[in-house]
Amino acid sequence: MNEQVRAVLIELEGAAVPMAFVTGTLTPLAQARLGAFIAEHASDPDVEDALEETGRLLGGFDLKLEEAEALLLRWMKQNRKATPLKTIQGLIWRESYEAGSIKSELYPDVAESLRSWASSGRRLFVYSSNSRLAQQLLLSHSAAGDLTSLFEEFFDTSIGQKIEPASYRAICERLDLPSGSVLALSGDGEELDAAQSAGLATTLIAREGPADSRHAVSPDFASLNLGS
Ligand SMILES: CSCCC(=O)C(=O)COP(=O)(O)O
Ligand SMILES: [Mg+2]
Repeated sequence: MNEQVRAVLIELEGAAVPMAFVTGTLTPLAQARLGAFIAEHASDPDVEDALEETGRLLGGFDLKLEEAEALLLRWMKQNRKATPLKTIQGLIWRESYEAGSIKSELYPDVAESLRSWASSGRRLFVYSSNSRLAQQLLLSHSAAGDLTSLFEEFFDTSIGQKIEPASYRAICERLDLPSGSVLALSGDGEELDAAQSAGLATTLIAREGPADSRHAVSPDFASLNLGS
């Protein structure tokens, strides 16, 4: 492992968050609540902006609420990482986190690994397709406690998509760090290809078992050796 790792950029779903929590809890909750939520909050500025952006992404349409709902539901089924969809999902999840009706799930090694990396002086960042709000909610409502203070910044798709090298270049500029000193951890090889093209060090977190990859592979966070 690279001995110069000064920062670690983690994703959530796949590397830190089990898919089962996403497919069993988060996605069904967003699907079930979407229609009522946008009807109740259509004139809230963040929801209004997200609905306008949804119409723009479709090609500049002024969508009726039912049309927006149908489109956002379709994007959820297709697992589209569209920024306005992620914004609305985050707002829906906030209701349930704040009501105490859901708690987030992380893989068991995640919290301890993050704390140990932070205490060894590594700077920690999230880069996820989830909105910044959704990331912070997830990391503050885990059974392992509130982990948000371990992170310096939370990047979402407003900086670009995770499969685009330009997104990682923009992140490294924001961190003011040479790209080679930033280690990107993801469960998705295509995202790591983009990170590697931008010069970052990469490791595939293979939670589902041994994986054949162009990248270094680790079964979890705990087995990573970040060097001295
Ligand atoms: C908190 S995981 C929810 C899954 C999700 O909506 C997503 O966009 C994937 O997040 P990732 O961190 O893998 O980009
Ligand atoms: Mg992922």
